[in-house]
Amino acid sequence: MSPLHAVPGTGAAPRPPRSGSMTKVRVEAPGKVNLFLSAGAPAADGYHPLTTVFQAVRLIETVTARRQAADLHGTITLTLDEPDPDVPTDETNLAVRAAALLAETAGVGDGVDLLLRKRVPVAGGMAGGSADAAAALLACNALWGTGLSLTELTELAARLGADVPFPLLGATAVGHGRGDRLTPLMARGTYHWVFATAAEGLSTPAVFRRFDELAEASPTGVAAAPAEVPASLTAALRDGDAAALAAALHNDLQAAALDLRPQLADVMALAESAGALRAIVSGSGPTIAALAPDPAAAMRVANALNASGLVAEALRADAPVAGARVVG
Ligand SMILES: C[C@@](CO)(OP(=O)(O)O)[C@H](O)COP(=O)(O)OP(=O)(O)OC[C@H]1O[C@@H](n2ccc(N)nc2=O)[C@H](O)[C@@H]1O
Ligand SMILES: Nc1ncnc2c1ncn2[C@@H]1O[C@H](COP(=O)(O)OP(=O)(O)O)[C@@H](O)[C@H]1O
Repeated sequence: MSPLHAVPGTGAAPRPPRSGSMTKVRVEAPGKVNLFLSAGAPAADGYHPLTTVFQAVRLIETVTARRQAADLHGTITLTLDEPDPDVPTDETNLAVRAAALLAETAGVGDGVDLLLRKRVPVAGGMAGGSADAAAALLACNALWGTGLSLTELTELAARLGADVPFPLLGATAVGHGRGDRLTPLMARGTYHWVFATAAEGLSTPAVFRRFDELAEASPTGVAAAPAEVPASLTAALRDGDAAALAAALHNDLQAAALDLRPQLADVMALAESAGALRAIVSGSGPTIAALAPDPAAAMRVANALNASGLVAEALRADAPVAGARVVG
């Protein structure tokens, strides 16, 4: 494991004392929607170079980290407040992996009991597991008094997954590389989203694979490098113009997600006919993200989707919201 280097003056969080005396730390972290996603041809490691614009949405994961009873000392446990067969509670849970990586990196022998409250749809292309990992990093850093800076935590986050650094930052940001190299983007106003979830998730690697297959079969193939963020999108965000943002939304993974799940096209059409400015696939899907012009329209879109029987659930959420933060 490579050593961590703090970059002076870049988001360094105040370092709590090494001998942290807190018994419990609660952290909230947001899910995301990709306002723009362009993918290039996969590199030798299988990862696709991306240009993506993330926006943090008010679907909030909560991780509570508790100091452990002495007899369990050194283990990392995870409990869900509402058990869910689709979310593992063993060492494969991304929040457990995050705590283990921090412990290993900082040389901490302490364990932790993590309690997870999920509000982001599971396997929905909204980075719920990544938000849990980001929250666990922040919570354990405070509980254990390991004192890593935000920059150091972001570096650990990128090792856990391409989507894990963003929930630490929150708001609106451009991602390059695997989507993990972030630059904040200026955004005015509040955007009113409706997220239509599916009963069954889609696997991110499977969607990227189908993206490759579709690209190979197309006459133009796939561009080696991803496209840059269009000026129309950055201008819409700068102006707080939801209609202009709707027109600029783009997701290269959408065709692959629709190919794997054709019925998502019906969900998109219904959202738009019920008053959404535009509906797109969120990230790798299968969640459909519908952008509404105002809260009343968002309510109408959510009601129409919920009444349709086409979706598991339609959730309203505004955006952008802040990144992971300690709340208690
Ligand atoms: C597609 C996106 C869009 O934001 O997220 P979701 O919509 O699934 O949440 C991300 O790129 C997903 O990020 P994340 O889910 O953290 O990906 P990782 O765990 O790092 O990688 C899972 C797998 O996705 C594929 N992958 C991921 C990122 C990337 N730039 N190129 C890829 O090809 C690879 O097959 C990789 O093995
Ligand atoms: N903390 C977690 N929350 C949800 N899923 C998790 C978590 N840790 C691991 N997983 C596994 O990762 C898969 C994708 O998780 P998730 O982050 O919800 O979706 P996506 O990658 O589409 O944004 C899940 O199907 C689940 O098996």
